[in-house]
Amino acid sequence: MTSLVEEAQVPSYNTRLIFYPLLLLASSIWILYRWQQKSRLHTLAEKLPGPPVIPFVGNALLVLKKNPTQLVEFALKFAEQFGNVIRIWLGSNLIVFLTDPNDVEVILNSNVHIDKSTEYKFFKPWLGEGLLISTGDKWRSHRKMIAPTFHINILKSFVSVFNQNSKNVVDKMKGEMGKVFDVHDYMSGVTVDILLETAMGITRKTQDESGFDYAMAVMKMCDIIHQRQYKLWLRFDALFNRTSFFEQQKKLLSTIHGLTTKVIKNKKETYLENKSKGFIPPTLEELTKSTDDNVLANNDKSLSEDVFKGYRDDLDFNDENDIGEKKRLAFLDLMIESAQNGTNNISDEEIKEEVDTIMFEGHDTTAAGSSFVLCLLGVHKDIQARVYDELYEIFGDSDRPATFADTLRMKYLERVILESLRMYPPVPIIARKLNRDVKIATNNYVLPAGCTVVVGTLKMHRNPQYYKNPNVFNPDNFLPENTSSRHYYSYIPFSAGPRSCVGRKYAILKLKVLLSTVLRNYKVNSDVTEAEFQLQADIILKRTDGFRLQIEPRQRVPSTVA
Ligand code: HEM
Repeated sequence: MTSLVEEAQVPSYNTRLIFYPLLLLASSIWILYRWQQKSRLHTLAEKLPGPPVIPFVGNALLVLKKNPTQLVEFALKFAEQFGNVIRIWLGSNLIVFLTDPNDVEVILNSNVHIDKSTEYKFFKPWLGEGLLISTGDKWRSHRKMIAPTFHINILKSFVSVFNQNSKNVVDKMKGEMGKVFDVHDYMSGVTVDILLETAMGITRKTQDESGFDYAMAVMKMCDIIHQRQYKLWLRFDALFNRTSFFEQQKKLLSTIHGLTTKVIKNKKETYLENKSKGFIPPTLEELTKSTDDNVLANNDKSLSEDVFKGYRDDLDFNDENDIGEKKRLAFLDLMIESAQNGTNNISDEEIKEEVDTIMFEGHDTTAAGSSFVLCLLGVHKDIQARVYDELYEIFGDSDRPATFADTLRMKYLERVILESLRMYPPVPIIARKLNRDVKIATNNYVLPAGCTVVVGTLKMHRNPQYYKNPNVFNPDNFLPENTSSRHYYSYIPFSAGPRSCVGRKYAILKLKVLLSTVLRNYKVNSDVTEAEFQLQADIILKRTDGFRLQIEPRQRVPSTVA
């Protein structure tokens, strides 16, 4: 009996030993939770529309186990349900989604809300403190230094690089004739080649590390970063560093950084060697100086200059003169030159970060952008015929490369590109961290400091208030009469305001040369309808089903004859 009592007493003693600390822990967690509920972040967040919240987890379960395609469908449905302002909690992180251009303008047009959200920190091992993620004075001074390297005079000197590489990809695509193939592979390859030449000044012939390996490494890195953004546990370095992703990331970064570091080292050595021999390249100021004789007439300017004029950024289209082929300098050369001549105070490490950033930002975005255009033209044959007729008017049946002046005449192609970027914006969301409370236009809601604001470009671009049939591909949405009275912030594929895309003009120019070259050589066809495109929520918008395309040789005659 005694032993029984003793036996009975032992568990009761043990239970108390566990029960009281547990009770204490649970009460502390509850008090912490209630205290959090009363915090300013929670008080203001409670006023915003959004789904019910589960303590501690927030709304994280909503995205759990959803694949990237389901995530896009889910986000679009969610926006239908809750409207233009939606609040969700991922654990203790408050995220507010905005899709009203008036609200978006408040954030993007500000010189204060320029900090990127914490999600961008996953780029850090790759891009360091490059332009995309840096903030404060560093971002300001580097933006001031880098924006002029995208001056139209510099871009004009790249037209021959765009032409040569476009011609190369047309030749490579010949092998796909008659088959269904993924055109993104080709667009990605040619984009990397063009970037290597225009950003780093190296061609396939001069590089000993394959551009394809580099492109693959960039794509895989994007995938890892994307997983970290929506898989809650991967957000914590301590957990991430124990997964196989971490090891993969290390290998990929060694491919990516290996190339950029080597190129910078070689370039700097060449610069110093040339300098010692008295060869000094032209400065950025010399290259971007305008001459009155060469200023383009207003009606010669490209359409997108009007579309984007409300952005209030620092990319000036006004002065145009031709600096000529011989003076072509890659962005890297310009940065090395300005660091060496003392115009800019930038270290080798910082130059590497900026080159990596340009290589990342300039690559996947334009590869996806051009692939969407080709697939859309494969679906909308009437629109493709109009694009070709315009090209025929410019080039006839000749095979000559495009000039900068030709690109200004590609007005319909430009509308097609702009419309494709509306329906399928390569950067489907933009995120900012708020360091101050902000009052937005919708219901005078106040978004609290500390929250992340996500601008849902994909959703905003399909708002029936601004586009008559928002889900119909219609390049006429960009006829001047339709764009002139539209809210500037209802169309932001390149973001807008002080942190807008620095490569916007480069991208439009390159897309025109590349796409016109492909379309002058091939008729394109899609074996699926647009409704069957499966969109993938990624850092860059893509298709899960691949960018399926078929090509056939183009008869160089107007569509009415063909
Ligand atoms: C169709 C092509 C492109 C699209 C749709 C696009 C879109 C964007 C967007 C939306 C942003 C803002 C991102 C954010 O705030 O999170 C951005 C930033 C940026 N883009 Fe692009 N981009 C394109 C092409 C390019 C190209 C070709 C380059 C360079 C060669 C480039 C370089 C940059 C850089 C450096 C930034 C950071 C700017 C800053 O924060 O000051 N982009 N881009």
